[in-house]
Amino acid sequence: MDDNVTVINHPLIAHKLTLMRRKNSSTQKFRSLLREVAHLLTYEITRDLELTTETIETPLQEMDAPTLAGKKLCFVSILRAGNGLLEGMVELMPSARVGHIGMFRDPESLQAVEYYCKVPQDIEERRVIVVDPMLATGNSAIAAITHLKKQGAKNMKFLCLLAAPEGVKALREAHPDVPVFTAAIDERLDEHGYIRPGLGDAGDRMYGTK
Ligand SMILES: O=P(O)(O)OC[C@H]1O[C@H](OP(=O)(O)OP(=O)(O)O)[C@H](O)[C@@H]1O
Ligand SMILES: O=c1cc[nH]c(=O)[nH]1
Ligand SMILES: [Mg+2]
Repeated sequence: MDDNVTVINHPLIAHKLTLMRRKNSSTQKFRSLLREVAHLLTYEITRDLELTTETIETPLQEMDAPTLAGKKLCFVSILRAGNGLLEGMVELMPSARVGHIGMFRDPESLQAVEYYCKVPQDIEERRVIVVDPMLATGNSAIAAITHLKKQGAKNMKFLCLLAAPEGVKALREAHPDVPVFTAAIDERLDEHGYIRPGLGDAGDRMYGTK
């Protein structure tokens, strides 16, 4: 894997991901774990945000204290499953702007079909983090990022929970300027485009659909 693919290694993330993979984990459990993992992934993916200082008054004295500076953020969720990650991220960074792209995979062709898009108008001035728990063939992420580039987005990262090697390769080839962050890269894609060993269909597990 190249330098622009980061596997975020952390014992808490690894443990929670294992709980999510277990087929007997309930919808409620799956959803709350995804939210917790989103907090931990956000902590890592925002490591390079620039700081400036601001003069503040503590109860005891004045000080120059660190505060976030630089480009404003925008999180873009690939619906539906992206919203599970998004919720946890927004809890940590409540002032971030949020965009949504609706995509579903055609089960036969495995091509991504777009059904919705709404992003902030000033997206070209923002650092954009595109989120979706699953990167399988890569078709959904590639289509979403292509669309966001057409809307003017220039500075993007892609964050997922679980990736297939095939999806990482395809996304890196299609959008080499977009670094990829994931909690794990599994063994392979199966003949139906599912990540193996995987965790199943993230959207269905989050929302209890089938
Ligand atoms: O890399 P790909 O092969 O494109 O697969 C990954 C996509 O598949 C899932 O979405 P799905 O189509 O199941 O829609 P959903 O989130 O509404 O369930 C997942 O949330 C990704 O968006
Ligand atoms: O394994 C997979 C592949 C695509 N989408 C999912 O939710 N899971
Ligand atoms: Mg789904």
